[in-house]
Amino acid sequence: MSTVVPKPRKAFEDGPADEAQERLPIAGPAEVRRAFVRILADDRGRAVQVLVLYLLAAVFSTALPVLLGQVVDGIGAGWSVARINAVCSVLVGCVAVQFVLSRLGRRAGYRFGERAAAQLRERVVVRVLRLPLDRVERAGRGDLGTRTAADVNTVADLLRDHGPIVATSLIEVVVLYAAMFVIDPLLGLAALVTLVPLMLAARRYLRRASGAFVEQRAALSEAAETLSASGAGSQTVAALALQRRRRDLGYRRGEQVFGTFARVVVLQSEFFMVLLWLNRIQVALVLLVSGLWYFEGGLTVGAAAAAATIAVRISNPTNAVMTHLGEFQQGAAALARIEGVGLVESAPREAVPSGSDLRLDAVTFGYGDGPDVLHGLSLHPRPGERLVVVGPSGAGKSTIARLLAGIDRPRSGAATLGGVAVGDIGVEELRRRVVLVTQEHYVFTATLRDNLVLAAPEAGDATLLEALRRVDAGWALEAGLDVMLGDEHRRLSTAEAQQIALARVVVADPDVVILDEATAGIDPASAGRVETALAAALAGRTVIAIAHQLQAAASADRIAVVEAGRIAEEGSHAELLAAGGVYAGLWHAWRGE
Ligand SMILES: Nc1ncnc2c1ncn2[C@@H]1O[C@H](COP(=O)(O)OP(=O)(O)OP(=O)(O)O)[C@@H](O)[C@H]1O
Repeated sequence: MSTVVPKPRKAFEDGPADEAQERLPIAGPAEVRRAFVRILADDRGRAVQVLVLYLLAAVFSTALPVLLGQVVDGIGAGWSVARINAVCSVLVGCVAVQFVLSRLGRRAGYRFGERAAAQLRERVVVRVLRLPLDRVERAGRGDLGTRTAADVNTVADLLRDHGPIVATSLIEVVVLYAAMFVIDPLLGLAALVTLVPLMLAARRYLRRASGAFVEQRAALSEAAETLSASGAGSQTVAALALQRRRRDLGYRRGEQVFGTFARVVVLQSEFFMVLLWLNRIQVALVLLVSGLWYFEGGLTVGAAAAAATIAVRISNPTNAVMTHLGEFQQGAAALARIEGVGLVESAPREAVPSGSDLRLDAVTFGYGDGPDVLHGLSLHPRPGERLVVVGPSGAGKSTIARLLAGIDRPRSGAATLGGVAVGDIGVEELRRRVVLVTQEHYVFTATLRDNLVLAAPEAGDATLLEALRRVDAGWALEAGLDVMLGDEHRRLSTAEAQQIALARVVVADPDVVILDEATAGIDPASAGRVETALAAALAGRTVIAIAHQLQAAASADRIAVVEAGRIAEEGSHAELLAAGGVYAGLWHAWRGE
């Protein structure tokens, strides 16, 4: 249900605001290894199939040098043309089989990767949806966005493309080295000489690159955060003339990203240069040893030709493994960030409320490590009443809404629903009973029907149409439930989006509705109409409305006036006016009297 929408940060600060956010954790190597094994194990049948196909393809690929060597020796030994043709036919057959097997392997690998990537995507979404809302807000859009999109794509690329290439190449390398030993152990040893420096160079590269990749992804995520914050807060940026500072911050982030990319490129070029020279040295060594060994009579020309072919061929899969090591590092760094989402500790929410009596008792609360913004505040909306909370800006009205909706937990005191702490109630159970509507509404790219049934999947068309009627959404009734919504289809005005959100509440049918300036984005005339329609739609339910417009307060059953984090006054409109206190002052000021 989209009805719980985090209120944006109060102040759009420059630079430091970005740093002030608390990024989600990053998983350690052991967790990444476990996650990788889990991905393989989840579809082990297909993983084994891929490996077997690649292994067979690699075995058939060694037929080329081995049979070629035999033909060379056979010609020397005076083989008949028919025999040579027969061996060459077998050779061509082996190459064809190898081609088919490696195609099948690549296809199976691709399918495995696609499936694994899809499962990973689902897991990430489920995990993100499970995160406590306050934690999501603190993490920032950039961090979450990068983890759920770019990082998942990086791992998906690894599983689908780079993983299968490395698996094939690795198998091919092993089989080719084995073939070299079978041809002649001395040549096998000569080929292995360069393997030691290669391993050392790869280890050094990986050690240096792994840190660089983590930094690169973090820099990308910071840059995304800065850009998205500047975009989301563009009006505030313009209002406070922060354009230059935001642009400078954007440049700094861009430079950081560039710096990390440059570091990776330097590391890669150094490593690939070493790789190239080791390839050459390996071929030269094998040619040299096989030549000497041939003159010593330990080797036939055919075996030497086969060894030379293998030495040249080994460089291809070796290079493929080495060049894709970076992608493995990138994938591991991305997987570490994805797994990090699951490391956020959230207390289990299993409490079951008995009833829908929602109340705050002597709560104090402050954001992060900041000072208290609510000071021992108590509020007890009576079942079925319409309680309107008013007060000056910054008094703590929205904070009250957040505590009542279980988004934040009080530092002391209690926010309870049906006798249990609101923050301990399972999110689904809580949303069945209490729904918070803010002025930020999200309309999904989907049909109007799908946008509404989010609130209650089992709701039928009649219920949805009735809900639209109740919030006075004539345009939606006209367009019909099958109309596609979203920027690329039917773009909704703020007022229309709000009507969708309010209709969701009617469909969800909760016991308690908290409206945090829910109609603030609608023009006053429409807001009045929607509010009247909504009041009728929500009759019988407990409604707690946070209001800027005192007009909404006049018709409330009860009004609570909040001032500097405390309840200053409570009573009906008439009682508070008669008392001549804070509310009466606000009322007269609002009426311009
Ligand atoms: N996410 C946040 N991080 C830090 N401080 C916050 C945050 N949200 C609100 N505050 C601070 O908490 C105090 C109460 O804010 P709150 O939004 O509850 O007030 P409000 O009465 O709803 O104000 P308004 O009518 O302007 O929406 C303010 O001092 C505000 O700056």
